[in-house]
Amino acid sequence: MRIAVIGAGTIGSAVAKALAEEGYEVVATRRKTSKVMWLEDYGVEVSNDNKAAAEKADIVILAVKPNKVKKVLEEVKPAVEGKILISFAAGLSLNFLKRLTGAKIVRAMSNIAVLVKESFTAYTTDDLDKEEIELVERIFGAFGKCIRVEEEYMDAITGLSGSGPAYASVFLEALIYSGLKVGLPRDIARLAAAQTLLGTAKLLLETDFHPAQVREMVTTPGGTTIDGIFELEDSRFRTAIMKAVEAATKKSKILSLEIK
Ligand SMILES: NC(=O)C1=CN([C@@H]2O[C@H](COP(=O)(O)OP(=O)(O)OC[C@H]3O[C@@H](n4cnc5c(N)ncnc54)[C@H](O)[C@@H]3O)[C@@H](O)[C@H]2O)C=CC1
Ligand SMILES: O=C(O)[C@@H]1CCC=N1
Repeated sequence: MRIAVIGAGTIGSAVAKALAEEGYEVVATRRKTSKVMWLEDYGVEVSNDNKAAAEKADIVILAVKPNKVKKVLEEVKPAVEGKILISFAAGLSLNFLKRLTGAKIVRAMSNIAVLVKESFTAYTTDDLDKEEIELVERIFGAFGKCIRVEEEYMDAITGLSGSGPAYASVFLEALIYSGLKVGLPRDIARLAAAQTLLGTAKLLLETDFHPAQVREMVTTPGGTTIDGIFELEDSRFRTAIMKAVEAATKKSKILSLEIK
């Protein structure tokens, strides 16, 4: 199974590395290859020839920015005809992609946790048979967890879990900063913040607890947590998160309109 990853930038190089580590034969392309030669250490072939990479591949993954997709697809159109083409481009619909190519299209949204195989990938397609779905899910399995969804959810997924590591990082940065404010050394603040977020996420994934139940378990009456929760509520923390996800979802919905 040979996979071409077109656009070895932030997400493309993470994807190429994860697939090579899983034993796939991978070629990754980028206009300026010097920045990603490190991928060769993981067995990834690095190239600047999209057409040749797509021709030799069984499956093509598109990881260029949405405004570059049209140009790249014009270049590789004959090479991807009838093949599975997985697009990670935010905001570009199955129909938008189908108008540009005769490939079997999978619209997917992963996130940067591909780097540690803990990504959440949601995908949608109406072109693939059962075996092809299994194949695509094995590929996404190399990145972390995956689910198939109706296309109507893809913009919301983009706003929530595609961008999510950025929101979580803002929260983590704030926690680490708070640690410094209350007198913790940097390394202890960093570990305390990251492990606390990881542990809470695991509690949700491995039990049936609702986040509100976890919050209640932690909040001892008259104790310390309630004073912290009071400040979060006063700062409209939850509203800020909801507004962030809503704004990113809206942007995903209009991204394709911005492409000429
Ligand atoms: N960064 C992230 O966490 C995620 C990004 N995405 C999607 O992945 C895509 C890429 O995003 P990033 O990796 O953040 O951007 P990026 O800018 O880091 O990567 C894009 C890469 O494509 C390369 N490129 C541009 N034109 C090219 C061409 N004609 N041929 C070959 N390579 C070309 C660029 O040099 C760059 O390295 C976007 O469509 C984005 O919506 C999806 C999920 C998460
Ligand atoms: O910011 C972006 O457009 C991409 C899509 C999801 C995460 N990063």
